[in-house]
Amino acid sequence: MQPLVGIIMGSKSDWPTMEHAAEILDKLGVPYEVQVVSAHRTPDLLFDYAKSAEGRGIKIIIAGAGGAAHLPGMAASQTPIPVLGVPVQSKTLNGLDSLLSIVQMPGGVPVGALAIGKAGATNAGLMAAQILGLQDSKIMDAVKAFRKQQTDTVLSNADPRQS
Ligand SMILES: Nc1c(C(=O)O)ncn1[C@@H]1O[C@H](COP(=O)(O)O)[C@@H](O)[C@H]1O
Repeated sequence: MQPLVGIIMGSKSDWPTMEHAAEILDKLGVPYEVQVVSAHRTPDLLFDYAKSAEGRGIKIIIAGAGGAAHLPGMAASQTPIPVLGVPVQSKTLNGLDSLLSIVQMPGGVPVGALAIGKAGATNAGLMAAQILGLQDSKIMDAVKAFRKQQTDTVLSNADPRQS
């Protein structure tokens, strides 16, 4: 199936975070591709990846990186398709460095910055599905079903003392 979302990350070590984006896309039936691409370590590959994404049918890029997280911003600089940035939680500064690197883009080159870590990766996957759902009713129905199930789960477990 033609991937609609490109999940990229600065290092293999980011996968335990970024797999949560992949997991939610699997759940919602959104086809995606996954690749390690680094603005710092593989700059030519990043430029090739971002420049070719639109032409290859990718609609949204989810880019996760930690520390000096330049990957989402540099990807955004090379493509007109939306880029969602996930700050990976770094060991030294707990991901605050990643968050600030991703969120503080200069005007004119936006990156949609999500929360640090697992919640951000999950929400990047969900947001990608919500954007795609504007043009694809099957994906939007899957998003609505996910939301309903989430709400039902909370409502049916309202007593915090019960497991
Ligand atoms: N922030 C970036 C970029 C980039 O922005 O291009 N490339 C790698 N990295 C980050 O370096 C951290 C440590 O990487 P290693 O675990 O490979 O040493 C990772 O979180 C990665 O995202």
